[in-house]
Amino acid sequence: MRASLIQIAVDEGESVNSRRTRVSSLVRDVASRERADLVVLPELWTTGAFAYESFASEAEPLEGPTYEAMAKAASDAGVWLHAGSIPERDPEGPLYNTSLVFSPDGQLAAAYRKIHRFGFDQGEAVMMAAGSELATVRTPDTTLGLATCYDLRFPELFRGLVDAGAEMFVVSAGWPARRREHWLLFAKARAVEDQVYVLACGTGGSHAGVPQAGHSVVVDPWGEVLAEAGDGEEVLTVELDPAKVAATREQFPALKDRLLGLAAPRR
Ligand SMILES: O=C(O)CCC(=O)C(=O)O
Repeated sequence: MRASLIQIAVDEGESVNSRRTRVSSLVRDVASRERADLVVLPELWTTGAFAYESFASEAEPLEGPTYEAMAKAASDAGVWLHAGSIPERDPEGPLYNTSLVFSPDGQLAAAYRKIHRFGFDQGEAVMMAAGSELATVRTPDTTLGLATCYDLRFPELFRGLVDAGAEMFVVSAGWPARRREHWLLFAKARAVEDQVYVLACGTGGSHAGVPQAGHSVVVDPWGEVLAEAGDGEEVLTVELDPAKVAATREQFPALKDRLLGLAAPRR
């Protein structure tokens, strides 16, 4: 199975519409040139994850222009497409940071509303509502478990995905450069502790005055980094062996030793 991560640089000189058109072409080109089965895009690449003031103005209904463009790109290219996330405006009113995954015939396979919102008392944390449901996608090769950016800091979410059968975590992000080491550390930690592949696709460049971490990364279930991007716009392609997940879990069966419901310490 081949996967290509497209680390988009969100340049404020490019309009959202132009970027949508450019990224649609990129998905088609990359899928065919790299012979990819799965293409992955970053979080909120239409606006930039730190362009808070654009969230409301660029918010779209679930089946809005980005959905349409990405569904078409997936079916034109005949590829599984994790199309990153959009600022979604729910008909009831709230905004969500929603990732979209399409199957190779352009059908929506999953919509995942980011559970852990970033910003503490500002930005996304106050402007968007939190999702509450884990999301997995069964493909002919494997089961993908979905997560978005700040979610990466919360291992219990990923254990939930493992319990739901995930063998590859796809993390779509717009992580800042200032905490790049955390990003790389968490990507490796989640791969090792859950014995899965981690495909973590972030943004490059800089937007809203926030330099982006770039360094999209693919880690195998043993914790080996298979590929890592630099700071700018870049495509990473990796060959993945879905059977390696079961093989790793058999060779080193630590997941079987999980103890759930540990008692609280006695006072
Ligand atoms: O956790 C972090 O350091 C960054 C998270 C983030 O930028 C996000 O979720 O948008």
